[in-house]
Amino acid sequence: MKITNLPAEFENARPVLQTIEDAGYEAYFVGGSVRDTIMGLKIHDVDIASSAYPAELKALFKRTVDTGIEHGTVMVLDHGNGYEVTTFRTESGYQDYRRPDKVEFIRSLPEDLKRRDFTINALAMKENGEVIDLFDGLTDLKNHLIRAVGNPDTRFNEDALRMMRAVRFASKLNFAIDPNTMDAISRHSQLLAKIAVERINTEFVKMMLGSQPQRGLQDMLNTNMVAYVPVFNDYRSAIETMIALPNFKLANENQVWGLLSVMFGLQRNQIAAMLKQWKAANQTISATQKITPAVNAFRDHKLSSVVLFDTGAERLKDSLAVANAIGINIDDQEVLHAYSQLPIKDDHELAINGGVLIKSGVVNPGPDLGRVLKELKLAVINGTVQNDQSQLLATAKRLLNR
Ligand SMILES: Nc1ccn([C@@H]2O[C@H](COP(=O)(O)OP(=O)(O)OP(=O)(O)O)[C@@H](O)[C@H]2O)c(=O)n1
Ligand SMILES: [Mg+2]
Repeated sequence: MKITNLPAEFENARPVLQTIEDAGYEAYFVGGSVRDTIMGLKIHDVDIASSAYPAELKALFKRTVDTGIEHGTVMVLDHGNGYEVTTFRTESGYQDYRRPDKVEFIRSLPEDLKRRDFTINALAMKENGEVIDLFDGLTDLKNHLIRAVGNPDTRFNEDALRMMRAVRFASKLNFAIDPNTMDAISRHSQLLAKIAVERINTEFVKMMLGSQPQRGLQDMLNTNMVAYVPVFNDYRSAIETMIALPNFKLANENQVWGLLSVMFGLQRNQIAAMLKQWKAANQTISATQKITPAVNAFRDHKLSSVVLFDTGAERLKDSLAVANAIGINIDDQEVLHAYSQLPIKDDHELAINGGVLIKSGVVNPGPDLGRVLKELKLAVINGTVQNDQSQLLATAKRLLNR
């Protein structure tokens, strides 16, 4: 197979491959960019593999950066672009099921391709667009199959994260996992427990953001992977319920965790506990803690000005996306309009602050101050008092019986 009309990312990189080849080495495009181009998908970056060793590569180009020199990756800078060029390599050891004990640089493309995870990821493409397909990856692409290169047991023992990658690609591409590969995942699912949670998190979120997240969830249930990632095993029936929803598509990580938290019925502290186990970032935790109550309020017809205020503009969009994914009957425009009508949208917009309250002698510093400010804020949000300093002062006096 030869690809004509290469996307611009490849065209721009061609001189880099040519320079390597002119020096007598081999160079190919490899990995996801080749796969995605054949699928007709947009690509984000191109990876290059070469028979040249890192020192040899560095001698060929004026500007390089040692981005991952210990595993053979050199970044070549060319016309304002950076290209990761990785020396062909074999890997061995894998005593921890995560990374090889030993990486050996080699000159042979087939040896490099055969240590890769899936046939659709083991394609190489020459600078002129000619595809090298040693493991029937093109057939699998055509048949929409994720299939391990060679023996799947070996591939998953080398790197157990590949089981999550299989599920991620299945969701992203709407592919089935080949039965032999699937059986191997079922046999080895417990190896996931050896993988850093952050890496599982990244793959899981990508899976959920794919076109068929429910396919991915089903694969995780069928193979029992759910039992070896944090928390999920306790929520198998909620996961079944998610799988049975009409096909949904999520747009970002916050929506992913928001959806799960709603479906799992989690309270604020349980959301934090789950996401800490998943090693999510603090801002993901706080976003999820805003989205979840909003979606619950949509569902229970308990949407109020206070809920809108607490959710905030950004998370409100995510909440609507999650509500739509679940099939909650809600008028997005109506909700957004209600939000736009809030008298204040941020604490700082309140027309009074602690300093003013103290200076006017209404309240002394201490617990009363915080309580009064909170009540004033709620009164403004609920529309019972106008956001006006003298009216707020009068209300504060009344609240404190002064
Ligand atoms: N655990 C892994 C990770 C990566 N690879 C190989 O390294 C390539 C590049 O890896 P990566 O960038 O993580 O995945 P892509 O397939 O490029 O997918 P994308 O970048 O679109 O996520 C893969 O195609 C595959 O050949 C592998 O064999 N095993
Ligand atoms: Mg990639």
